[in-house]
Amino acid sequence: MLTIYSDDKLLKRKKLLFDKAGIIVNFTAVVGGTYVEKIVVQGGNRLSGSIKISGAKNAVLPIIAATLLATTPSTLEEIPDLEDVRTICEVLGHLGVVVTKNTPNTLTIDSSNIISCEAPYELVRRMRASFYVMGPLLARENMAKISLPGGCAIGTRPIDLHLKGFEALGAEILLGHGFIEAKAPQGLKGARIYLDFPSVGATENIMMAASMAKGQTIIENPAQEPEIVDLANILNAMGGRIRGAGTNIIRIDGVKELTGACYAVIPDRIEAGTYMLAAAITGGDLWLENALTEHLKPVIAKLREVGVVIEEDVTGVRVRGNGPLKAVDVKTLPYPGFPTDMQAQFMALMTVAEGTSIVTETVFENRFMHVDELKRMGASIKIEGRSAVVEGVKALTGCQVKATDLRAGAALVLAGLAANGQTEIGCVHHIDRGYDGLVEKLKSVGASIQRVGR
Ligand SMILES: CC(=O)N[C@H]1[C@@H](OP(=O)(O)OP(=O)(O)OC[C@H]2O[C@@H](n3ccc(=O)[nH]c3=O)[C@H](O)[C@@H]2O)O[C@H](CO)[C@@H](O)[C@@H]1O
Ligand SMILES: C=C(OP(=O)(O)O)C(=O)O
Repeated sequence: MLTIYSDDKLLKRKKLLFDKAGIIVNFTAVVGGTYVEKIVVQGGNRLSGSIKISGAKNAVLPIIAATLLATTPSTLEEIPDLEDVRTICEVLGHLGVVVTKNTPNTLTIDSSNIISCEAPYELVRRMRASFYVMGPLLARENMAKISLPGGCAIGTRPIDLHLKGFEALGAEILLGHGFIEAKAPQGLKGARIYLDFPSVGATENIMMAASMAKGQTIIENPAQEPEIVDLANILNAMGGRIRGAGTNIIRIDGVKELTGACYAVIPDRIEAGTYMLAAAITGGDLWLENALTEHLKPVIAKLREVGVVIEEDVTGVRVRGNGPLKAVDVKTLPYPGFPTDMQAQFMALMTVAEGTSIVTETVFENRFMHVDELKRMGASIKIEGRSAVVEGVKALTGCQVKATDLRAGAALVLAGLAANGQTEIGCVHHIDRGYDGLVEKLKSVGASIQRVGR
């Protein structure tokens, strides 16, 4: 049966939850659980101007979870306006934490009074990163009960490495009725933990748990992403003792108590990378203020191979399209390799490059959902195992497509910017999870783009 919620009714439901957390949200119309909003792009405009890069989604989510460890309030700056940020705040609100939005980009989070250690299915289902509260809850309250996150469009995404880490720290793990319960009545104890794969989430969850464990924890083969370093930095600012984040071995000396800190989140390298590709695909000229080129090395290297001109600066990066785009191969890898979160967008660029490129995905087993949508726009792509063989075409043609996940959505926006005619992208709630003001930012540099259906 089709259920149509009015904006009003939804706003009321959502406001109730958010009043508890003390933050304000807006919410959009839903038809039978599917958002009816669309992003409509008229292709062909050359983009030019300046875009400011927001704080990083993948840094801010674990950082917000980390504030659960502090007995006094934390103030976080450079908070991007994202649905995922609202969701993690809602999870914290559910645990009794008071989240206050001071300015559009600043939050104060007071975790002095935790009233629950349980994250329900409704919240974890919406965003896998809700699972990040398990490490801090275990460390601070010696227990946590979190709904199993389940798979998603880009893969099965197990959490075995998180759980292996918690067990090594002395937690007992119970699975049942769709929940994971972890208990450490005697508290956590430092341990040596080797990760079979440098999982970002497992590294972060274990770091948070270990920050208040008794003794030293060593994480071998951890993820080395900039977001890991950002999390270690705030934990250290809260009184933690973490060394080696960003390298292949992290040492954590547990402390008895952590207190609130004031911290500014790093700029979003994936948002920056996406706008770099927007400049490239439209033959445009964009200045991306705030982008940290240090975090963008693999994307910059690949774009230079494609023939795009890139000028790096300490305050940002300038990206200029420079004639035809050359097809190049790309393979995703954990940092400092080419990010899987840029794979779909890069594939969109390759659909209009001269020649054939091979795009190989090694991080997730099923991150090619955008391929069929790009093909609807006239792209020539064949999937062969973990690779996509992309033969560049002269032009894409606008049509109706749907965002199957966050980065797939961004890829379709990029394709739409370059396509002949109009592209209508549905399921934009995926894009809202991770792009702060995408439509407004692109419009400000000359894109013909709008959101309809609000
Ligand atoms: C909120 C956030 O930061 N999300 C990012 C994070 O996701 P996330 O932290 O979920 O990604 P992981 O690094 O954990 O996953 C990488 C691979 O490891 C596998 N795995 C992971 C954990 C585990 O316990 N067992 C296991 O097998 C996953 O299925 C996947 O194939 O890193 C990914 C890889 O850079 C990015 O695409 C996501 O944008
Ligand atoms: C896959 C992503 O995010 P998440 O891990 O939150 O699903 C992403 O940011 O591209």
